[in-house]
Amino acid sequence: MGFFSFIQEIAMDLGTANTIIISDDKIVVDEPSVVALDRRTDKMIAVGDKAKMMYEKTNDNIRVVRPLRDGVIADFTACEQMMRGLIKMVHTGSRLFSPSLRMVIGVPSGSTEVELRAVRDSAEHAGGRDVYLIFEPMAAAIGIGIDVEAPEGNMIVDIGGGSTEIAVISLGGIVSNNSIRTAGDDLTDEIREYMSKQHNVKVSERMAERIKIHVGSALTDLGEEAPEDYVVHGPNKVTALPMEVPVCYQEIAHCLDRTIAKIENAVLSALEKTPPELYADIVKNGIYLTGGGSLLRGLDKRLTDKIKIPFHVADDPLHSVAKGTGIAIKNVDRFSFLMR
Ligand SMILES: Nc1ncnc2c1ncn2[C@@H]1O[C@H](COP(=O)(O)OP(=O)(O)OP(=O)(O)O)[C@@H](O)[C@H]1O
Repeated sequence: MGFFSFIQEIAMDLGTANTIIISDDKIVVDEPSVVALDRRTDKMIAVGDKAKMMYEKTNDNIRVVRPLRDGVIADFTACEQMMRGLIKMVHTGSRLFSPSLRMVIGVPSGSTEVELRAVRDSAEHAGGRDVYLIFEPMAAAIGIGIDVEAPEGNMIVDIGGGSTEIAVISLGGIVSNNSIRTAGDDLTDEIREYMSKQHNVKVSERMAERIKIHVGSALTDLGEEAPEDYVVHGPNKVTALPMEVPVCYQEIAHCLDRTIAKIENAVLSALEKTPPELYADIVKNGIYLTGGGSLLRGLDKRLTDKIKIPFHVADDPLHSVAKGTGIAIKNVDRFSFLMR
């Protein structure tokens, strides 16, 4: 067998909560950003869903890590191991040589030079040869199908796990951006705290996220879209006896109110900084909501009512950034000015 090498192109949305990889226009990996490592050797034991199942259930020999916090890499070793593990999932079938990888990775637009360097280094150590970085709001806009090169202002609000990014895009560039480290994970934390304070029940991070998905709401009146109460099981935080607590969406809406207000205020302050011509375009086009956090019930309506500009939730908000990075990698030459 002779030597041969081929270039494989992969696009990655490296998120705080989920990492998605697109190759040949298809989503080939869609896994939680979690890795399980041997505590002594740092060897990878599991990655993605398998590692998430171990989360909050490990013994002393295993460390289960979410390597990203607040949208940026918090644990470098773990991040590299995770990227390596997830990239391996792309290489199905038996190949003698691992391909040379060209990668486009979505990164938060508020990243510092040091943070960008860290993502690039991790990607190179995980096997990337040509590594391009694209800012997530730009990738999200491309993924949603917005003509990012048009002389027209569009606002994207991407509510992920660790950060909310608000960006105004026009003529192929980010005109202004506002990134806050308040997003979906903070909503989960609020629920966890609330359950403990209000109901004396101890819940795990995963259970709190389930509550958010089942009965999370940005409004105290959802009308016909109201979900049924959700029954939470967990230990009493004082007596440790098992409890069963039914939770309704109205109380969760109250508990999430303050954190949602922070996101609202960030959108308002981004609008304040937007030049008038672009502002007019945004009022006409509406504001695009994306990221998993935009799936919270009633959020689009709450923002529309408060800000008086229509908010549209993207079709597949968990995948907009990944889709955009997938399009960018197919058009590296055309979009080179969007990448670094
Ligand atoms: N149905 C839902 N309702 C409310 N929140 C949801 C829902 N589904 C997912 N989420 C939340 O969306 C967040 C993850 O979104 P996403 O995958 O876009 O983030 P990410 O890209 O990994 O994070 P970041 O952009 O901050 O790095 C999590 O906080 C998750 O709990």
